[in-house]
Amino acid sequence: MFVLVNLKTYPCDPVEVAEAVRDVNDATDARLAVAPQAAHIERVAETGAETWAQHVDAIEHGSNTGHALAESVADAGAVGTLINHSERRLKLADIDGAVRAAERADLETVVCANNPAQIGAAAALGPDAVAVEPPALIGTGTPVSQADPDVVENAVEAAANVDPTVSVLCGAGISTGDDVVAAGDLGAEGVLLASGVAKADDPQSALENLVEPL
Ligand SMILES: O=C[C@H](O)COP(=O)(O)O
Repeated sequence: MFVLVNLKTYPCDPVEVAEAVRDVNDATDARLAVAPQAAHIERVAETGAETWAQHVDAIEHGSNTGHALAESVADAGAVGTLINHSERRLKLADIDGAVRAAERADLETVVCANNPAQIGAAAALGPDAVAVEPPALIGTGTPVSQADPDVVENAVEAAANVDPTVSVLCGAGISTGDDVVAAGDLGAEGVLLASGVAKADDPQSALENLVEPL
């Protein structure tokens, strides 16, 4: 299972969480990665943790003030990027352009979407993976894998119908190893989570709990 920890803009110490991600990754068969804010990518990558960006824009080098250039994100040490997170929604053409920009910079891609229908559309754009996240469950601590298992199973089916090579993650409310196991049982190849680790008093313990049953 792939466990991708999005730090959003939570007031955690990104290096402390990254060091925990690195150490827990080294002690488990699961794959762990962390997605800090853009300004923290370089410091986080220096820990040796697998580092992802939270967003890149559909742009190239040039006059694009305030944008996130995929090549710069990769130069800072990211190896992948989220695209179209629920808190950073893009127009369809910009999702497509961001996937192409990430490919150009050799970044792995996870395109997020709200529901199975959007997952099918996202899979058609050719990312490495898609992540289904019902917005109403994000940050609630109520796991999508238990509260809305159909959305996960239907997302897996929707992606497979479009492109079986596209992996499916699920996210929203995931915070325990049981939640991760339930996600896997529904067909997801990974989980995207945030508050369960970024807001934990002890991020390392939270990560250990997440991978313990794997
Ligand atoms: O990127 C992560 C998702 O939005 C899930 O957030 P959450 O784990 O706090 O529910």
